[in-house]
Amino acid sequence: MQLTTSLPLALAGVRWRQGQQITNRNRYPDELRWLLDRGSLTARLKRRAETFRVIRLASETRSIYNHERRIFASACNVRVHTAIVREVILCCDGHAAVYARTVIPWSSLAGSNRRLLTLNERPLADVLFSGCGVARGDIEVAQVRTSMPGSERLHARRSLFFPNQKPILVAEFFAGDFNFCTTEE
Ligand SMILES: C=C(O[C@@H]1C=C(C(=O)O)C=C[C@H]1O)C(=O)O
Repeated sequence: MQLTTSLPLALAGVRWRQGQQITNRNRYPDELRWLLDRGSLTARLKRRAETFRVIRLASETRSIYNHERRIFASACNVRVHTAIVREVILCCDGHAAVYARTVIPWSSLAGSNRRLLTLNERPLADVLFSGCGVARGDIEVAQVRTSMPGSERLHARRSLFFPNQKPILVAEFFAGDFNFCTTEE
């Protein structure tokens, strides 16, 4: 089974930190306003862009990374080795703004959660933030290298969501030229 990503990111050794435990908030104030926001990222991107589009890169069964296995084990006591991996690019006005990777354990696909398999180019936020909303776990943050040697690090965050009380893991990686300074709100 493939242990891989279609995203231009080096995901193997990412070290995630609890967002709430960041003590020095002066270092990345604009970035942290995006990283720690618990609302819909899709909705926020749509507000600032004229056009918004999801490009689906992958939606298939894959082995998942150790840091992903660990969060399912520690936060939900669920053992996951292979899962459905959905990878997308969120594009604003024709530019890649955010890369997103969602890990969906097979055991989380009961009932209406099966619609997660047929999202295609519709945003996952349509499921997670519509109606009465879905529970969300703590946000973790990291800096992640792109897959080119010596290249920059991207700001990233991840959290578990619990549609129908079943865990899925959503990680979002902001493009290197993403404009965190915003006046849209
Ligand atoms: C979780 C959200 O959904 C976004 C949409 C995604 C998708 O379509 O696969 C993936 C991650 C998020 O960036 C959100 O909008 O906050």
